[in-house]
This record gives sequence, C-alpha cells and structure tokens, in this order.
Amino acid sequence: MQTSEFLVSAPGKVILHGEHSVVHGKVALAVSVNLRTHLRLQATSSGDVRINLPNIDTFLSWEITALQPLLAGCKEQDGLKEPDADLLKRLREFTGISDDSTDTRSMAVLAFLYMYLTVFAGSLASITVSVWSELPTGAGLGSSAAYNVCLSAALLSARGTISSPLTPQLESARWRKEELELINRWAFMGEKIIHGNPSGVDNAVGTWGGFLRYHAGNITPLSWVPILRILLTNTKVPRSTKVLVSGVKDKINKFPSIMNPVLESISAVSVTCEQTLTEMAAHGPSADYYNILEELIDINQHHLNVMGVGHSSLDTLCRVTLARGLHSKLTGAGGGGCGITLLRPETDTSMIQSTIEELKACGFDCWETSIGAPGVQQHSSAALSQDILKILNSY
Ligand SMILES: Nc1ncnc2c1ncn2[C@@H]1O[C@H](COP(=O)(O)OP(=O)(O)OP(=O)(O)O)[C@@H](O)[C@H]1O
Ligand SMILES: C[C@@](O)(CCO)CC(=O)[O-]
Ligand SMILES: [Mg+2]
Repeated sequence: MQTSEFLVSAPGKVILHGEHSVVHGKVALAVSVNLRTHLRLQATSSGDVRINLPNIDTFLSWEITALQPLLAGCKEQDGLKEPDADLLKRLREFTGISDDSTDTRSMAVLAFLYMYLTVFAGSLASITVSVWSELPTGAGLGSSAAYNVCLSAALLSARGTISSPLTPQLESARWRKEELELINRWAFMGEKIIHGNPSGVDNAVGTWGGFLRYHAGNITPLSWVPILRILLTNTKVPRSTKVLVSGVKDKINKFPSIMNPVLESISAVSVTCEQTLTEMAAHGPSADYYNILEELIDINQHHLNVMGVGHSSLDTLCRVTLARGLHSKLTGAGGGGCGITLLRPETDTSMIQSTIEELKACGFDCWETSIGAPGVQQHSSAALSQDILKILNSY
C-alpha cells in the first residue's frame, strides 16, 4: 500500500419517485442530500483487520491469518455480477451470522468482510477502517449505499486497483469516470449483501451525486432540474429495506394482475415528474407546476400504501403537513423511516417553522435539507471538520 491513510466520503439520497418499483425495472428519480458518510482507512502493522463503526456501536478485529483460509478455492470475481455464494456461506459460518439475519451490525460486518476479502484477495493487508455517518442508519436516506460506496472507494484505492485522485494541492478530489463505475459496481455488491435485491439506484447516487434518473441499471444525470426545497422528516420508526423489498415481491407474486399496474403507474409518475421538472427549468417554476408536483406526490404515496410499505407514522406526517397545504410522501423503502415534504418557493419561514415544531412534537426529527451534493470524494484531513476528524481518529 503506497499511501498509509485514505479519507473518503459519500452522500445519502432521497428518492423523489420510484422507490420499490425501480427494483422491478421501472423509472426512479433520486437526488443526493448534504448528509454524508465518512470513512478513514489506515494501513497498520498489527497483522489484524479492524473495523470501527461508532454509529452502530460495533468495534471488531480479526487476525489476517484467520481470514486467509476463507479465500481457499475462491474464483475470480465473475464480472462483479453476483456475490460469490460459497465465500458468503463461509463468511456466515465464520462470523456466526445466519442466512435470514437483518440485524444492523451483522449486515454491516458481512458487507465489510466480503468486500475486504474480495478486493484484497491476492494479499490480505493489515488495515483499520473507521466509518462515521451524519445519516440516520436504516431510515430511508441511503445509509447502506453511502457505507458501501465509501468502503468500495477506500478499499479499491488502498489496494491500488484504482488511483488515489488526491494531490497535495487539493483538499477534495474525485476519481475518473471509469474508476467511479468500478466503485459503483463494488458498492452494488455490498448493497446485494445488505439488501438482498437492490435496484442499484442508491449506490448510483452515492457514487455520482446530483440528481439522477435511474432505469434498469441506466443512469442519466439530470443537471438542468430547478432547485427544489425539501423538508425531511425522520419518523424514527426502525425498518429494514431488505424485509420491505421482499414483502413487495411477495405481494406482486400473490396479486400480479393488481400490483403490476401499480408499478406501471408509479413509473408514469416518475416520467411525468421528470417532464414537469424539465418544463419548470425551461419556463420558470410557476404555481401550476408546483400543483402538478404536489398531486404526483399524493398519487405516489397512495400507491406506496397499496404496496404495503406505508406506516401510521408516515400517515401522521402526511396529515400534519397537508393541514398546512403541504404534500408529503415516504422516501426510500418506507415502513417508517423518512418522508419528504415539498416546499413551495412562496412557503413562508414561519409556516415552515411551525410545521417543523408540530412534527417534532409527534416525536419526529425534521429539518430542511439541501439537495444535489457531490458524489463520492477523497479528502485531505484539511477538508474535514474537526468534529468528524476527532471521531474518525479516535480509534
Ligand atoms: N454508519 C454506518 N455504520 C455501519 N453500518 C451502516 C451505517 N450506515 C448503514 N449501515 C448498514 O446499512 C444498514 C441499513 O441499510 P438499509 O438499506 O436497511 O437502510 P437505509 O440504506 O438507511 O435506507 P434505504 O435503503 O431505504 O435508503 C444497517 O443495518 C447497517 O448494516
Ligand atoms: C426500496 C428501494 O427501491 C429504495 C431504497 O432506498 C430499494 C432499491 O431500489 O434497491
Ligand atoms: Mg439501503
């Protein structure tokens, strides 16, 4: 390893429209948010691999000599299509993590060990990885994808598979397009381990940043969209994306003739939203356009309830905001977690403040977010705040 320390970060995301239906090949619109996951990788000489995950109170280490035998008989990664089932099985046995586990710590450890072993397969290196995130864990803002994108970028750079784009003159830097594609593909592997059946939209936003249209693996950046103001509410109701995604699949299998038209309709909502945003960018963001965006939010929220991924806490969010003329929907996998509320340009500050207060009184966290943050980056320590450095350096 040429460099002894790597600092990287990746953003979380909100899905405007298309969660769940995107898993079944439909269109989704998603945008990065200004909350990031930060990772520090250090080369060490301890002969151990160590992971520190303070958000989930997990601090573990393994001797390299104990990990090495897990790689016996491993094939070359088959074009990074599917995780190696044999290696995963051995890893589950080694860590004592069962097949049906959705436990936060188990999933984070499994994704880390899998990515570490496959990236460093030829020569396992002694490293310490510390991750700390500003994103709520498991709340619909793409915390798993930001985690996987950071792991992928740092491990691939440390291994020398991709470059280390930071030069002494820069505080932050991004990789070349082909390298970002590789980061995204490895992060998708991590998502497969955590989610079971991810669409790839979340890791695409974590890698590329900005506003994206995602359709069956095709990523189209939308650079011309108008600036939208969004209120984010975390209901703090815990949920697992893996469980919710598999519940939707069961429903589609049980009632295909009922559920497939719902998926089609959600796709049409995404397409209509994209058209509306294009027209807003060209003609100015008039009230008529906002009325359309609000109706699309309401339609999609009803569809998501039909798919079984609503929650009474999200109903409360919709009711409280609608009483003030504001429209909300869940974002991400639903079942609790976060919702978004569209703010109109004329929505006045005191009304936003009173909405936030009322949502907080319901036990929720609520704040106005800024969207369109950059994708994965490598940083010098000068680029990071003292608070973040203190956390990452304390292990
Ligand atoms: N900061 C973190 N440290 C360690 N593990 C994390 C961290 N953030 C996320 N994870 C892993 O990701 C899992 C959460 O992923 P999950 O997909 O269920 O939620 P999400 O990504 O926040 O929401 P969504 O997928 O709906 O956007 C956690 O259980 C944990 O394994
Ligand atoms: C629910 C889902 O559509 C979005 C989770 O943020 C799952 C996925 O796309 O992988
Ligand atoms: Mg996730």
